Amino acid sequence: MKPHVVVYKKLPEHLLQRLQAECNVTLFDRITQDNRADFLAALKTAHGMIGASLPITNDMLEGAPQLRIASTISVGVDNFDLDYFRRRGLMLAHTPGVLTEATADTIFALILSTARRVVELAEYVKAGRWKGSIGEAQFGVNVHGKTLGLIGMGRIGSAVARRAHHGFGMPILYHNRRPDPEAERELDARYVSQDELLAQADFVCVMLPLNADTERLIGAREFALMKRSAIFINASRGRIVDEAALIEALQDKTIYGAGLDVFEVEPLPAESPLLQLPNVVALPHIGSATHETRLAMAELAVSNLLAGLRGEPVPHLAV
Ligand SMILES: NC(=O)c1ccc[n+]([C@@H]2O[C@H](COP(=O)([O-])OP(=O)(O)OC[C@H]3O[C@@H](n4cnc5c(N)ncnc54)[C@H](O)[C@@H]3O)[C@@H](O)[C@H]2O)c1
Ligand SMILES: O=C(O)[C@H](O)CO
Repeated sequence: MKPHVVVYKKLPEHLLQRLQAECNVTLFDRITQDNRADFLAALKTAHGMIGASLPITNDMLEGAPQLRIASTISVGVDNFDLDYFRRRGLMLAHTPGVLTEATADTIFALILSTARRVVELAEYVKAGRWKGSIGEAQFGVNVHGKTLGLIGMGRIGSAVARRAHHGFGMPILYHNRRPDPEAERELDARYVSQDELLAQADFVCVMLPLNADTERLIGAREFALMKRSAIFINASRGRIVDEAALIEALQDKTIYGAGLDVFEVEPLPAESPLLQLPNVVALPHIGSATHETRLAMAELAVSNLLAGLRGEPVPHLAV
């Protein structure tokens, strides 16, 4: 009998067909209040599930007694309780690597647009406010030659460091769970304590997974350690930062600006003070969102799922 798979995010047609060739598929393009009960009902007989952008609670999984593998179309696995997966002997697959370069590009876009005020000044032009030659009121700050501090020197952190070193001549400081000799050799990156990085970097970029160790890692104390000219970049997960403390640091100019792709609550609520701050560039969690990269992620997630259901080695298991 074919295994039953629940898909909870829209997949390209050819990937759906690949799944349907081997599995009975229940398809949801996305989960909403209206179809949530149907989704939970489908999980009751599911052997596999594939999707993204939905917290998968242990309660949901308790209702899926036959489940063998969940395949998330993301590298981040913070929508799942990893200990629960270990306890139940379930597999959790994810999509590292294929989104590294696209996400590093997004981070560089945040660095450049925040430092050079690209979004704010593009809006100034569109609003018809460009009436004469620009002056100091429109100046930004240099990116090239400035010090980049990376908290998290994994796949994406290293890809950002390569752009900064080779493209922008930026000295690199990093803090990680463990030193990275290759980054030190190739990129002249220097391993420092987190506090030293915060105090010395011109751009502080967080590129960590969200877990119990990293939740609210950056708060009022950490912003106070940064230079007043520092720009804070976060494209990893919103909950790594105490967002209220970030807003305060931006409002009272403890730091110069922030480039953000992720937030405590997503979508970012319309009433968020972040939206009122000219020194903030806020993006709607687009780190990996290019046609090519999202396709590669979906392909990898489908391959992971099918391998798990066939009992073959799964290319990328988080648990
Ligand atoms: N904005 C987006 O669309 C987007 C896209 C891709 C990834 N992400 C996020 O980025 C994260 C990182 O992705 P990656 O592929 O680079 O992962 P990775 O595992 O390769 O890198 C993470 C690095 O963080 C380090 N680390 C972990 N905990 C630490 C701690 N407490 N202190 C210091 N260092 C610590 C690890 O040693 C590792 O080197 C993902 O988990 C995801 O949440 C966001
Ligand atoms: O973790 C990831 O892969 C990104 O946040 C995209 O969802």
